[in-house]
Amino acid sequence: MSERDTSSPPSQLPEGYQTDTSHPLRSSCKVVKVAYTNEVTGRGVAAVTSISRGTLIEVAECILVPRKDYEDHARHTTFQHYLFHGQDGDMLMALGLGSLFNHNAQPNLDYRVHQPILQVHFYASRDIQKDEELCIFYGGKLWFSDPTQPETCLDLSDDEASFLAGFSPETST
Ligand SMILES: C[S@@+](CC[C@H](N)C(=O)[O-])C[C@H]1O[C@@H](n2cnc3c(N)ncnc32)[C@H](O)[C@@H]1O
Repeated sequence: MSERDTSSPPSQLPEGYQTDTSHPLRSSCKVVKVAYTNEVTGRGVAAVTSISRGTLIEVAECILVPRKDYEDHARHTTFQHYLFHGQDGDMLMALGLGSLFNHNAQPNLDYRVHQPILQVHFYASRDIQKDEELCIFYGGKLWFSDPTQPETCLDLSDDEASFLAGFSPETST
């Protein structure tokens, strides 16, 4: 990777964030700011158009985090909250929009982890309206308070429940 030129200021971003419509799937969704998370700049992903149930909306390329790296390092960092379960304790970090889907108890996206090809595929699990936020289900034990699901069990311990995809989704080849 070449060194970044820091002599000139970054080009100004418009309100919200820029949509990368060059990606064929990504033309159906964009990154937006959300107010309900506890992050300084909370982001989420919203539909740009209506999306039909079953549509593949994102293919996230992933970085493999081998089990040992996860246990010795990643699980003790912020990255813990951005990882998907792979096989045998391996984890995957989804690039692109894959790491920006927030949690909802009634998600409108389903996903499948394909470890051999290092991809996570995200599908619309129901018909989705334009401007709806696109969310996945992280599992029953959350490490943050979710305003849409106040009765959820908060798990702030540093254990296996405390990362994205707190349940094991169907992992396929
Ligand atoms: C995979 S990231 C999602 C993208 C994140 N909003 C961002 O801007 O980097 C997971 C983090 O988003 C926040 N988050 C996701 N869903 C949430 C929800 N329903 N309520 C509150 N915070 C949420 C939590 O801070 C969590 O650790």
